[in-house]
Amino acid sequence: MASACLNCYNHCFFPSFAHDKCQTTGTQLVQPRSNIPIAWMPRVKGIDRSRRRFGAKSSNGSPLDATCLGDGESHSLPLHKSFANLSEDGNFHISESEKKEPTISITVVGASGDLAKKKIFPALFALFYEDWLPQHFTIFGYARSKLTDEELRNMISQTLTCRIDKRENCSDKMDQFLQRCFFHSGLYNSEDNFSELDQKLKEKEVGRVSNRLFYLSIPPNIFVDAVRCASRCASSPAGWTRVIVEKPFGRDSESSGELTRCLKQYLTEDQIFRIDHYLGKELVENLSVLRFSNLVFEPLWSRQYIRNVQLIFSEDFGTEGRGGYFDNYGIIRDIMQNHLLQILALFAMETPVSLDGEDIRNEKVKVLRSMRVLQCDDVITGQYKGHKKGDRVYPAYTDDPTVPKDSLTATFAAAALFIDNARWDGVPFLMKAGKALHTRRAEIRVQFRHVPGNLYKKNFGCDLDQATNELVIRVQPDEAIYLKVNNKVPGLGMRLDRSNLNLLYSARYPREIPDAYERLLLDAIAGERRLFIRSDELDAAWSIFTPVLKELEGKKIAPELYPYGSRGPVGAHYLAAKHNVRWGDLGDETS
Ligand SMILES: NC(=O)C1=CN([C@@H]2O[C@H](COP(=O)(O)OP(=O)(O)OC[C@H]3O[C@@H](n4cnc5c(N)ncnc54)[C@H](OP(=O)(O)O)[C@@H]3O)[C@@H](O)[C@H]2O)C=CC1
Ligand SMILES: O=C1O[C@H](COP(=O)(O)O)[C@@H](O)[C@H](O)[C@H]1O
Repeated sequence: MASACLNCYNHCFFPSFAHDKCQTTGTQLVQPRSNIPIAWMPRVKGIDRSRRRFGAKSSNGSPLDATCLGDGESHSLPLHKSFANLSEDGNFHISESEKKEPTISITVVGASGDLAKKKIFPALFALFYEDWLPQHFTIFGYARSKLTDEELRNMISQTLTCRIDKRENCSDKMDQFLQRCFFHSGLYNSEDNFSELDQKLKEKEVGRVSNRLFYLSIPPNIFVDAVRCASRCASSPAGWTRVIVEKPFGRDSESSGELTRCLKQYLTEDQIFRIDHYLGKELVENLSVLRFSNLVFEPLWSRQYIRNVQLIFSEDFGTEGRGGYFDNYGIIRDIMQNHLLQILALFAMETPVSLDGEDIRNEKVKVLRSMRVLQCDDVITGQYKGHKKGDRVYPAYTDDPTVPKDSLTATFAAAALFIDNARWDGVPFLMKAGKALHTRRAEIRVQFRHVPGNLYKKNFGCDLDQATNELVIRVQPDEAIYLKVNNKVPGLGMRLDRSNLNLLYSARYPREIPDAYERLLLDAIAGERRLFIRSDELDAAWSIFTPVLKELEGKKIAPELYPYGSRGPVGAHYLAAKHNVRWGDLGDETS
């Protein structure tokens, strides 16, 4: 049954895959064929906190439920004392009372890959360094590559220090961390290989109640195989089992629905953590705080005062090294349908009943379901072309050897979206996303309406647009929130200019901002689902974009070419003008 379903899923992703039949059992949890049960435990809500030795919390402030139930020692005691139990043969020996302390095993599936090296292992190390991980934990890398534990450690140690390297005791901490990292080589579709992994996990878990987290950092066509094998053969026997799934979650409504259906043959929705790393970014997290904890913003947050909202993503590099993946998806699927749309939903949602993950996701899904299906004439697409600047030659998208020479895949897109509800009726939400542009940036721009009957109209000169307020939430780089206000230029005359009330994070909070993956991993460990995508959110998100994607692809609409390193195609300006909008990032000297 599993492979039939997988074939169907592959068929949706890669039409060249043959599939005979696709049997599914709906969305109910299916008992695996093997005798090993799918074990999972919902988030432990009423856990006795007085028994916690280690007060780590999820990013929502709730305690980690993978922490040990111990003797009430404080956080300041050594967290990694269990190393004392490590004997020379690498095995742990622990007493009966220590066996009652739970442990967590984190398996990075696809450990030899780019994302694992670049983001996941460094994030795990940062959490370890900052004492956010539970006391007892083990990390396994799993991939087909034949690596020893030592080779995995060498490989990940190259990128481990990206955020922490200037900090105290970094190399000691790194050694301690690496001692907790192991590798198992296996195929993604082999239940035998996952059973071997299970044995190794059990050895490290030494009889403790173990919770298990699998991070699927692998190409999407093997998600379901890996989930089947992990669920059947390496689920935790007594603790919870959770799976973090990386995007892409399908490439349209149908393939996404199929992926969800296949995953739910082996996992419950509660076990699936669909990651959108933009939700883990500091300023995206702060959106709700800004809105709901300050009186000054929320009353203005509607069509009454806001003219338009702009969600802008740009990168100053191309698809270098990822052209093979990217060509099958394009920028609308890669950035807009997920990262920018998630930000939009958080930006536009009503006040949730509480900060509980389900309450927030309920509000987000309402926004998504109120959105108009995107129309083709509200989208423009672009693709970067090569060009030469001085001695430097910048490649075209189609120069990538993994991209077909005649590819029509968009590396840039701009779109106008609308939320047909009482709060946002008629307000354009403009999105712009592109690769190989002149700068790297992600930001939210909120342009407010004109002040009615403005007494100072004549002091602004002829450009009244320049006189409106604009709130900018710069997600990256140089995190900042600034508000453009009209101000009197000091002096005897009455000249006004537009200045910024500027909250620049590096000045106000001179500390490193954790990487998004750190927050998300911590939340997955804590069972906090607020920053992960629920399946109904995903369905609603795909419903907005699927028709236009089909139309663009069906009609083979050619993207407008723009030079590598430029500001993108001019079509983006026409689209904005059609909705009476001027992109705020043009000519903003703060940006
Ligand atoms: N890289 C990034 O910046 C981002 C990646 N993602 C997503 O994260 C996931 C992992 O990305 P990334 O690390 O770049 O992926 P990789 O292409 O590096 O693949 C990860 C590992 O999967 C195995 N693998 C690769 N191709 C195949 C294949 N055709 N069949 C079986 N195994 C294969 C390889 O391990 P081995 O051969 O050792 O088994 C590889 O090391 C993907 O879903 C991607 O879309 C999401 C956001 C950003
Ligand atoms: O998901 C993705 O995100 C990255 C950009 O992430 P950032 O945190 O570096 O801004 C993007 O490069 C990639 O194409 C996309 O798949």
